[in-house]
Amino acid sequence: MLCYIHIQTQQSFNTKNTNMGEIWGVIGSKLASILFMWAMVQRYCPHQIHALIEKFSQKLANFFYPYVEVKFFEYIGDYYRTNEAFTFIEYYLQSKPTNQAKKLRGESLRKSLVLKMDESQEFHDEFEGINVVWSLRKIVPNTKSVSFYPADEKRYYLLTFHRGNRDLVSETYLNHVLEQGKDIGLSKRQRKLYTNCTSGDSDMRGKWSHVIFDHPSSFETIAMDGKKKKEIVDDLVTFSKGKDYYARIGKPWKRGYLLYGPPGTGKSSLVAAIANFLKYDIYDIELTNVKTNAELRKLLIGITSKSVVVIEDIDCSVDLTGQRKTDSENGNEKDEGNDENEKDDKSKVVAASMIQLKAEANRNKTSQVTLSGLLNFIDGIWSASTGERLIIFTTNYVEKLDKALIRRGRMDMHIELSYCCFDGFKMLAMNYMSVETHPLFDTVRGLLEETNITPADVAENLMPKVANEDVETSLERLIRALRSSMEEAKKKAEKTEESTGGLEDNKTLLQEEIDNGKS
Ligand SMILES: Nc1ncnc2c1ncn2[C@@H]1O[C@H](COP(=O)(O)OP(=O)(O)OP(=O)(O)O)[C@@H](O)[C@H]1O
Ligand SMILES: [Mg+2]
Repeated sequence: MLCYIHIQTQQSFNTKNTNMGEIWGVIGSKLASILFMWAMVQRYCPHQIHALIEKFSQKLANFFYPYVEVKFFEYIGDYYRTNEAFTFIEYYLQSKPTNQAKKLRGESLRKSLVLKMDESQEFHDEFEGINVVWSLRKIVPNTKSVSFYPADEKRYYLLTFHRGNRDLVSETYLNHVLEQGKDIGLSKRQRKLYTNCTSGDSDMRGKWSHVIFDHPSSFETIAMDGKKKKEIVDDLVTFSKGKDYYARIGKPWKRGYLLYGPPGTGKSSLVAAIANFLKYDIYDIELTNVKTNAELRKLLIGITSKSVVVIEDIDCSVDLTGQRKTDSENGNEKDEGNDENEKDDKSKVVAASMIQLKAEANRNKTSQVTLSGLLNFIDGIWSASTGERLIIFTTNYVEKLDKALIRRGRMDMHIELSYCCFDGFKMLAMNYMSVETHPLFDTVRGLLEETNITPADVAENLMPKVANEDVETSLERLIRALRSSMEEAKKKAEKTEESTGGLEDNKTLLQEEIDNGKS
């Protein structure tokens, strides 16, 4: 469990239940005298007296403020990793009655309303006869730049307790809070869908922003071959229970899935179903927004455990052969430059600088992430820092991908999502129309064997177009779509045959000419 605790003994006075103005006035003048005397002591007293006074002043401060403060920041480290302790405390405090607080925040969670402690509010907790106080605070950075993201604010929970209870709090109470918070969190957890920030603000690069993940896809709603589906579910269950196994074989606890197939066959839906099945968060990386390998690593370190990391359409994201060239570098602009040869010198200079600017702009737009950066992301040393994690790539063109990227061990399971089969259709019919069987099913089965149609197209045809549309109308619409797709495929095949037939004719004519020439 990641718990970063910062213990700090405050050297100021407790102002609770007293007249603040008066006390601060007195404290101010006393403090000024003490500081003056302290400066004198430092200057003129011998070292032993110096140490004695320091000890005494420490005791005096402890006498006036005998409390210990512990801060639990929301994010930790330079990489903005979520501090799980903060999350668990939040859940713990949410479970407590909120009648002490005057300012609360209302958030909806799975259709029910949750009241959370607002900033600067205090919550007094009691545990085994001791009292502690929780409050939510934030540090606002002193910056003039305007940002849409509040991430630069550092929020933290502050726990205050009497120093006499230090052992009980640190050894028992905090464990109790974190354990309870974790249990509550698991039952109520709002899962999150993260994506990497696209802000032009360089401070936001390599950071995540999130929304609540609430996708309804599940293995029950995914239309695919039953055997294949079971294989995936079994693999996921084995993976999620594999903590000890992975530790024993010395491998980071992670697994890679490659989902490939034509558009509309359910790759993205399957990603959502997997995340829902495992109850993991999703980190959806838009690779084209990642400028460098270092930025990719920064993102990797910000990923928490129990997560699905997705890179959609990996073939379109970066040039994975390592030869990342912009148009300008490929010479397109060079040709433009050559055309300028006939113009006068001045316009040549202007044109050259324009080309340079264009090339620069292109370079800035293009991701500098390399294949080796991506491989490192998947299974480099840093990849072990995150814990239980699934990496999923999706693509329409598996053959375009570099073999190193998808070899077993990196992408452990290759899952093909294909055109709709009869099993898939029956599942969609059940989901979309709640019918298990129908006389028109046989016609659909026959047509599905003859032609290719994506589950997305089947689903679209099964969806009612007017209120209370009956099953027969939807099925007939699907049958029409299947027939027209068959027609189209037939026409295409004829055209191809014609053109290849024409080529064959040309070849025969040429051969005849050659033969005639020979004779
Ligand atoms: N196998 C499937 N099972 C159930 N529904 C599906 C399936 N495939 C597609 N659909 C439906 O079609 C829609 C599009 O599917 P999805 O986005 O998952 O396809 P995709 O394979 O990711 O496509 P692309 O390659 O274009 O990203 C989904 O919203 C879903 O309703
Ligand atoms: Mg998709």
